[in-house]
Order: sequence, then structure tokens, then C-alpha cells
Amino acid sequence: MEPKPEQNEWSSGVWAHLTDVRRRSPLVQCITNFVSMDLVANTLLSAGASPAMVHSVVEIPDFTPHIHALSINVGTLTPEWLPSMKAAAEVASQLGKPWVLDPAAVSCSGFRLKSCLELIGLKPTVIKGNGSEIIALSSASPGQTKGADSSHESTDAIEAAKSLALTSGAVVAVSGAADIVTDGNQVIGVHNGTKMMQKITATGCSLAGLIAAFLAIDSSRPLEATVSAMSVFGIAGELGEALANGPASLRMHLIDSLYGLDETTVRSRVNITRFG
Ligand SMILES: Nc1ncnc2c1ncn2[C@@H]1O[C@H](COP(=O)(O)OP(=O)(O)O)[C@@H](O)[C@H]1O
Ligand SMILES: Cc1ncsc1CCOP(=O)(O)O
Ligand SMILES: [Mg+2]
Repeated sequence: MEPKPEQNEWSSGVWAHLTDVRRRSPLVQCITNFVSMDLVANTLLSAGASPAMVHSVVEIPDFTPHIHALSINVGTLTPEWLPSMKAAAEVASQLGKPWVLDPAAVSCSGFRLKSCLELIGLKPTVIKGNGSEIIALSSASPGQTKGADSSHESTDAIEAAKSLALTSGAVVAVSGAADIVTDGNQVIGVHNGTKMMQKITATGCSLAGLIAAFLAIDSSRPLEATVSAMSVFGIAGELGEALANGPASLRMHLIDSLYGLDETTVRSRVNITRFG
């Protein structure tokens, strides 16, 4: 069956974005949690970007002005790390560089929730969370917590995501079985990926880093860049699963598949729809 014209448009956009990341190899600063540093860096390298895990507050004035995009993830937040995150976010926002906030496990504590709300005040370009994280942020109240994992479907968070996008000015991306991306008006669903990706820690964090890389090469179209990054990561997961025996080998094959993505595969697998 021929793809619908709109699907064709998305496919071309996804492939163009990935090609541009590979060609321009944007420098992406990541201030991320201890669990995810390795997978985030390897995801970015496989996609063609250049990761730098620079998180000391004393280095930010020298380094952050040179980056192309920033990803901040609060997964193992401590009071010592927060000033670095704020300093980097401030530099990025002042210099017009795109940045992503991943409010990992935001419902764990009042400290984490308050910190995320303060970071949102520094104008992230994209907020990427799972369903539970986006619902908690949108209502500014923690609710029940399952730590870094979601207890909601991404589709449960559509209204929360729209509302958070409108109040924050950020594009909001909700990962899950269907990845949801909204600027508060448009709502796009990205249906690539595989359930087993939930069984590898830091896939969500890696996706946030990848979104930053895609924003770096198309910062004036944050919704489209985010959709493309989510589709690419999901396709790599689908291809990886076909080669894997379980989560540990999926982790390896996901990285290999991301590295090897070609035009025919991307174009035939992109699965993006408009909600509503
Ligand atoms: N049920 C699912 N089906 C397909 N892909 C999924 C599913 N659950 C998660 N993913 C994918 O796994 C990646 C990580 O998402 P998620 O597990 O929601 O993040 P987090 O680890 O932050 O909770 C995303 O690319 C997402 O699309
Ligand atoms: C398990 C865990 N605990 C604190 S951060 C973290 C990693 C979460 O990564 P992801 O949100 O990508 O699953
Ligand atoms: Mg996460």
C-alpha cells in the first residue's frame, strides 16, 4: 500500500533531519544522571552528534557558549548539581541555544519537583518526560511515584502535555507506546519503538539527548525536530529488537541500528500521525 501523502512528508523530514545531524555533528552538552551517562553519550555518537558530559558549575561559563544544544536530566539530582543545571540553562537561553529538560522521576520529592519548575522558568525548548512525569509537572504536584518509571500511558497525559506546553512555552514530548509531541495546539503521535525499550535503563534519557541533537540542526522548528528524533530512536529500537535476545542485547543492537540507519529503512518505517 502506498503511504498517505502526509506520511511521505514526515518520512522526508525525518530522513532530512538525521542526514543533517550526521553531516553537521552538533556538539551537545549533557548534564545527566549517573545511570544514563554512558548510554546517552553512545546514542548521540551513533546518531552522528558529538556529546560532552560537562557538568561542573565552574566550567559552564567557558564551555556552554560553544555548544549547539543542551540536555538537562534530573534523574540523580542533588543540591550540589542544581546550580550547574541552572547556570547552563541560563547561558543556553540567553544565547538562543536550544535545550531539553528531562524531569526524570520528578515525583520522587518536593525538592525535585520544585527544581524542575524552576528550570522550566529558564525556558527549555522541549520538555521530554514519560506520562507520569508530564502529569506531575503540569499539575505542579507529585502524585504517586514509581520513581523513574511511568505508571501512566503516554496518551493519559495528552491534556497535561498541552497545558504544560501552553504555560511553559516549550514543546512537550511524552514518551511511551505512542510518543506524543505537542506545542499546545498541534498534537502529533509517533508510533515507532518497542515495549522492550522500557526494560533498558536510560532509554528515555538517551531520547532526551537525541532530541537536543535534532534541535541543534533545526532550532526554529522544535516540534518537527522532536518528532523526527523520536521516530529515529523508535525505528532503531524496532530494528534492534529483531536482532536481540533480551534487554541487554537490545541495548547493543539499538546503538548499532541507530548507527546504520539508511534512507530506505527510515522512509519505510516512519509511523507518525496527527491526533485530533
Ligand atoms: N510500549 C512501548 N512501545 C513502543 N515503544 C516504547 C514503549 N514504551 C517505551 N517505548 C519507547 O522507549 C523509549 C523510552 O521511553 P520511556 O520508557 O517512556 O522513557 P522513560 O524511560 O523516561 O520512562 C522511547 O523511545 C519510547 O518510544
Ligand atoms: C533508574 C534511574 N534512577 C534514577 S535516574 C534513573 C535512570 C532513568 O532513566 P530513564 O528515564 O531513561 O529510564
Ligand atoms: Mg525518563
